[in-house]
Amino acid sequence: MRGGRAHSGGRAGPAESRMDRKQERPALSSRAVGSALCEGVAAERCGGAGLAALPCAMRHLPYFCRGEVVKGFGRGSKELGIPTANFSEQVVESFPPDISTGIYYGWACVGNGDVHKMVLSIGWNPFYRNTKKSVETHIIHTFKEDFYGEILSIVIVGYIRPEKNFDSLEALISAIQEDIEEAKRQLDLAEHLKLKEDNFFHLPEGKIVNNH
Ligand SMILES: Cc1cc2nc3c(=O)[nH]c(=O)nc-3n(C[C@H](O)[C@H](O)[C@H](O)COP(=O)(O)O)c2cc1C
Ligand SMILES: Nc1ncnc2c1ncn2[C@@H]1O[C@H](COP(=O)(O)OP(=O)(O)O)[C@@H](O)[C@H]1O
Repeated sequence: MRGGRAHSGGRAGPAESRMDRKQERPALSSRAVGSALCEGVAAERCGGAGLAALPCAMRHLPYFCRGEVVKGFGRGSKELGIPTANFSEQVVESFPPDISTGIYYGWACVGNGDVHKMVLSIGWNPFYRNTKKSVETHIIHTFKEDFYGEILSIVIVGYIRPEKNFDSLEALISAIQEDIEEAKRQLDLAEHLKLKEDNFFHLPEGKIVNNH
């Protein structure tokens, strides 16, 4: 298994998962409520039951996931100026089938490195009309170099909004910038900061990750 919720305090190796029952209440940003009210996309994914269906997006949270970073279409850095680290198809398929597509925030760590804030997109990128579902993480940190092939560990903490199509590339970029600001604000809350310190991010000492 590559992602999910497992017992708190346990170790999860590459492509493993665990559930944390400590956090009972899923995180929902104000933009998520706005999105659901205006567009009903989360509701549609849950069977068209309106706001009452929102827990569909949230009930898997916090969601722990670990996997290798693979190549995507190369658009994040070049076209958007916002690189996104993609998980493999195998990891994407390991996500719960009923987890809502959309934009989330949480914590991320490359290999045994520091834990940083992140924003995440799950879905088909309607602006680009992808035919395959992808899970892409933008880590809110400047890295000196790419980290393809490294193990990326993430915990998805809260939901921001559904995926959308846009009239222009600029509008997509601007929406992502707003998501980043929302993620920064949400993750500063004490209830979310504690997940940054979770044992999930500490790989066992001496563990070889991707030959490093
Ligand atoms: C925070 C965030 C929000 C995103 N929102 C959308 C969206 O609403 N619609 C969309 O089509 N793509 C969205 N994307 C996905 C980008 O289009 C995607 O990351 C970009 O195409 C780069 O893909 P690549 O890494 O495969 O090249 C979002 C990505 C991030 C990180
Ligand atoms: N802050 C960051 N967040 C995510 N990926 C980053 C970041 N900085 C550098 N990268 C690197 O950039 C890659 C993503 O760039 P991108 O242009 O979206 O290409 P791709 O489509 O291959 O994912 C990641 O796989 C990673 O190696």
